[in-house]
Amino acid sequence: MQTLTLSGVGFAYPDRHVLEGVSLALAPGTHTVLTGRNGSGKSTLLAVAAGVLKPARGTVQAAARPAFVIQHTRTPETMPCTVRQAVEMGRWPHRNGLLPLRRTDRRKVSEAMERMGIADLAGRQLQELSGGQRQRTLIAQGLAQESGILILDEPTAGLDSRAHGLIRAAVQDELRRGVTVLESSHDAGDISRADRVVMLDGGRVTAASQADQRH
Ligand SMILES: Nc1ncnc2c1ncn2[C@@H]1O[C@H](COP(=O)(O)OP(=O)(O)OP(=O)(O)O)[C@@H](O)[C@H]1O
Repeated sequence: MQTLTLSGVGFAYPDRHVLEGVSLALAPGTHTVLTGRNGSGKSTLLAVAAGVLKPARGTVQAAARPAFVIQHTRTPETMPCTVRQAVEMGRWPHRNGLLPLRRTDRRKVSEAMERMGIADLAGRQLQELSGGQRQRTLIAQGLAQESGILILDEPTAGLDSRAHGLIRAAVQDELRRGVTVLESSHDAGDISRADRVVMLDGGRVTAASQADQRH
């Protein structure tokens, strides 16, 4: 069974046609990198794959609700919450968005912050953080969600080499646990580590390397 399958997906914003006939099938535990020029539709495709945007045509089938990590530049500058509160949101799906967090949820939140090297920032307001710190907070939120599908939009863009290394290590850990990872990137190193590379141009898949079964 595929973990995430997109079939003939099309999407348009009110004034702009963005995706056309995109089909993609991700096998469990594999790492796919989506690449392509600025404006080719990568972020839009990830949002459709994550279930945040509804396709105008075609279907998206996911075996689990994906954890979706957007770029920090797309978060409101003035979001009034601390780093810990932001990471805790990753546990909300486990508590139906209503119930208080349990001790086990709080432990997973702390672990995710440790993995992203932001434990010392736990009490800081999100709006006081640098871009790289905010990006790592969003990734920690995605890790805390513990979904079987992790979707990351340019997770390493603009990060220093230590932060870049932390994210690559976290992605490798997730893959070892059997998580299916779909991310967008312009980074040659990130692209070279993928099981499969999908190139998007003008909202269409123009090239895809052969999927390589990792496990
Ligand atoms: N909310 C929106 N409303 C209207 N048009 C949008 C919206 N978001 C993106 N677009 C347009 O859709 C197209 C695809 O944008 P998208 O952000 O998906 O590309 P991308 O490949 O992720 O780009 P980048 O590499 O710069 O992040 C672009 O032409 C963009 O201007």
